[in-house]
Amino acid sequence: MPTEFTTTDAGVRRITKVDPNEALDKPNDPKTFLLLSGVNHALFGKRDAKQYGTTTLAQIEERVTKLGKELGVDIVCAQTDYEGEMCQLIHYSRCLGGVIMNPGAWAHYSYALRDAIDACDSPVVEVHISNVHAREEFRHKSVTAPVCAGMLSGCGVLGYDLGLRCAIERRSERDAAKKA
Ligand SMILES: O=C1C[C@@](O)(C(=O)O)C[C@@H](O)[C@@H]1O
Repeated sequence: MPTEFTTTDAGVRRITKVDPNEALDKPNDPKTFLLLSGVNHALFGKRDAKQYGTTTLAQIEERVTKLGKELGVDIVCAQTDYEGEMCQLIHYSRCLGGVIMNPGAWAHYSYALRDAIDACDSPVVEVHISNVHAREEFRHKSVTAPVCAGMLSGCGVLGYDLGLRCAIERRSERDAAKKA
């Protein structure tokens, strides 16, 4: 089954079902970036406002989609509460320009996600809304950040904008290095 998409009234394009193997045959689309949200992130706006503010995930997706337009790239969004599906979405991103990823709690312990990122050629930028270093000790470590192209934490939802800018930059650096 090919990867399936839907577009919301607000113009946000979302993956509703992923075929992780599709990226192996598909030509790379360097102008499309994946905004990938992890476990419990559908609750942003209703969850721990002190740490995460009141912006909903739908609003974050709209914001990044709009910024993508301004910067000349397309954004496709996905959110999952399942670790295996998160890894499959990373596999799929091999045919895209790069990824802005908030892995949520998986950042702190998922070696499966780390390996998926490591196996992915496209730049993945890790974003955390809260400052994970100012919180409980188990959040201080990210096992995924060392294989990411960059990591942002504590910038609030602005971190997603910066993450997109960083992913675009890293992608063009990578392409230039490949040409040289
Ligand atoms: O789910 C989340 C959200 C988070 O990734 C953030 O955006 O600040 C930080 C994680 O520790 C937490 O599990």
